[in-house]
Amino acid sequence: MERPYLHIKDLKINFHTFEGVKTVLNVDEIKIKKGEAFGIIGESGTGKTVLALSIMKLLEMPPGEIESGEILLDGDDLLKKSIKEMEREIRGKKVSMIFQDPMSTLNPVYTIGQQLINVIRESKKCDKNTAYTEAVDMLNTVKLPDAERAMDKYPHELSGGQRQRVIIALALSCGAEFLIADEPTRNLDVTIQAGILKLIKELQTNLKVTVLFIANNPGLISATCNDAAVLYKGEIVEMGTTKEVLRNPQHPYTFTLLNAVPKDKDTRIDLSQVIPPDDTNIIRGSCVYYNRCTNKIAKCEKNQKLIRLEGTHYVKCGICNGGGMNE
Ligand SMILES: Nc1ncnc2c1ncn2[C@@H]1O[C@H](COP(=O)(O)OP(=O)(O)OP(=O)(O)O)[C@@H](O)[C@H]1O
Repeated sequence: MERPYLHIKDLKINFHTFEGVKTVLNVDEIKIKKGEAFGIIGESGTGKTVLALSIMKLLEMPPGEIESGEILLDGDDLLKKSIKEMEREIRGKKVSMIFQDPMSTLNPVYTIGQQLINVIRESKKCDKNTAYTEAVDMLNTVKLPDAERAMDKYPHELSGGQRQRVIIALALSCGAEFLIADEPTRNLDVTIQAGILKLIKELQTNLKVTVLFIANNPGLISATCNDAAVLYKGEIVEMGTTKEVLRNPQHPYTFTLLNAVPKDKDTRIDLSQVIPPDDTNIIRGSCVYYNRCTNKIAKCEKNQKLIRLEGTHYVKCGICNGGGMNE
């Protein structure tokens, strides 16, 4: 069987807070094949960004702490790498991250061209003219209108969607083969959002870029990702092909999440409008969704394992795992 490009195993991450140690991520397994797009969905605070930052080794430690696990990129455990090795070999080289706010990545005092040329010259060790031509090509690849003129513009002179395209161009310019997109369309209006989603899909299909796409709204991953996982309180509660998870959801949390999807893809899901939030610590050893689940049965008091239902469809639920939804 083909080795996954990204293979996360038994990853447990804690934060040391004034209230004590809080586990924010407890992921059994995620496998992403090379050139595929994998979506992570979940409401706010479920650990999506912590997961992305841990792959880049950008989590602040302390207060963060990796209790256990492996993050294998092409077979190489990133958690065993030093920060220097991450900077030299991985970040912005093999893996690039696109954040919600492109302005946090772009330097406001340099033109788009200067920023792209610097990145290309550093990664390819080429002369300025070659880097210029490549920068314009890259802006055309990400379909930035009027690429040559955009080279002389400063980030504030571009729209939000254009800036996000520049970020993607920067990521690809240094040869990244794996993009982590953390809600890249947040704060963009619906039509601009659709353009960015289409671009990410094209990069994955045409350039075989591997993508980890993080979204609050499941509607955003349906057209972009092959596979998807639903994260709740740091745990994967359902996983499979995007079709299996979104069209045939089995976990009660996935049901609730999908029923709460607003019509506008740019509106964030607020589940507290549908079911009361669970701010309590989970009951020790119970299913992670126990406090909020309206279908729970006796066996849900025990910790649940991610069980394969059929094909590639996995679920972590006492009811689905032999109990029956209405029992
Ligand atoms: N530096 C920190 N110290 C303590 N707790 C933290 C820290 N950073 C994140 N957390 C906690 O980790 C949990 C997961 O946060 P994370 O930002 O990954 O959520 P998210 O799913 O990305 O949310 P959103 O959709 O709002 O971006 C939250 O409970 C958050 O409060």
